[in-house]
Amino acid sequence: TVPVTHDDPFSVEVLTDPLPFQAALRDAGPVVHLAAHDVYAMGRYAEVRAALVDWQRFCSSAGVGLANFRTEEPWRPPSLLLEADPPRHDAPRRVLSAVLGPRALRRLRERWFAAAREHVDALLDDRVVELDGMAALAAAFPLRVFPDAVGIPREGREHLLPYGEFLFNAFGPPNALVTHAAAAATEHAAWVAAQCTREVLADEGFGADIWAAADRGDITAEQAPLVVRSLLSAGIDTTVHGLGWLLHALATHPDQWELLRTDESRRRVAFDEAVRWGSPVQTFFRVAETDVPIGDVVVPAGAKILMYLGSANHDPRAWDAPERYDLRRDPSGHVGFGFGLHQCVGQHVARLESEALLTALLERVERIEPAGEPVRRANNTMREWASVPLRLTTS
Ligand code: HEM
Ligand SMILES: O=C(O)c1ccc(C2CC2)cc1
Repeated sequence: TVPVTHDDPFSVEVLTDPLPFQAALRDAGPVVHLAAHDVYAMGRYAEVRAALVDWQRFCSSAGVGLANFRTEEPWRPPSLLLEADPPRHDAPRRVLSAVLGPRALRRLRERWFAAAREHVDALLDDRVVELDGMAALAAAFPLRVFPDAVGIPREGREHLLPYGEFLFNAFGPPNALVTHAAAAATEHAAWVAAQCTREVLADEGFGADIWAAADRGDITAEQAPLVVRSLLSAGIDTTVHGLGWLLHALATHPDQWELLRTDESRRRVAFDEAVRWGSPVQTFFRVAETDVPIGDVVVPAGAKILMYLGSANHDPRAWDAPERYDLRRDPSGHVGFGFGLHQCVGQHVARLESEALLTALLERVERIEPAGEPVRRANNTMREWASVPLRLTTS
């Protein structure tokens, strides 16, 4: 019979410190029934990765949050990528893959490296500087470069982070994190939708490229705004909190910071190891298309399955000393960007933002240390820091 737990992974206690729950989930078995939400949860790397690549039996079109779109109205029109299965998923994915591909990133590399250098220089106006790494770096830098890369107007960009915060909460249960922000979310979502129309988007940028794909007939004109919305939904809060985990990791592991300063080859893994270690996107769901046998349990067709990405990234069956932020390990294979068909289409954009910021910091900063306790913010899906106080000593 399937092990059952009555603990709630979406309680504020677990959201704030999820590691003990994750360990108990992994130990209880390959799949565990979460009585609190009547879903089947997987916490081990092998089962999570197998579910991510098996898009036929574990489908996304019924929603990748707790809500089942077959029985409940989605709070926003479903994404044509995240909340779609083949064949509907295919063309939007092909288009966004090309728009965010190597040619686009080559163009952005020089611009983002210069922006990062300018951003860091402006902050380091003294030999020793204390700042909140989240506000001054992890959030400020993506907001400085990514909306312009999409080509949305400057006006109203303060809607972006609260929209993302709500979006990631809305993948979870309708708890206070969702109900307390639902009214404001309507306004944030309306503003985001208004930025996806052809007329407001700049002539150059990811948005214009998506509309050009519609003009070529690669996607329809009805699909284009939703594909732009995917960028504004997935492209900001995720990178903000991935960078938050990178800064927290480097400040609390001075030996790893020193390694980065002396061994340039380690820079490539720094962000991916932070995404594994912090797993900003903690959980996503699927719906079983048929009865799916997992271990000696059969998950019934129609059931929601919780894939605990953060737990899989800390599974000792897959990682040596998973609790350690270790730049000597090879983090490839981590599921922090998902895996398989829906694997993050923007991961190279996120990596480029991180490389630009990290390079600028390494050029100017000799030492990075905590300047106080970091503060967690509870979110149903995103594991995030509200603040990461840092002391930067310039070289
Ligand atoms: C640290 C930063 C990021 C993290 C941790 C992250 C994480 C993820 C994960 C876990 C998925 C898989 C979802 C699933 O399997 O249901 C995903 C998909 C996706 N991501 Fe990212 N992401 C990041 C940055 C970005 C950026 C910068 C963009 C856009 C430029 C982006 C756009 C997308 C889109 C559109 C999808 C859906 C892909 C599909 O369903 O085919 N992400 N991301
Ligand atoms: O297409 C979307 O709207 C979308 C929203 C959120 C994500 C999370 C996984 C990063 C991905 C895609």
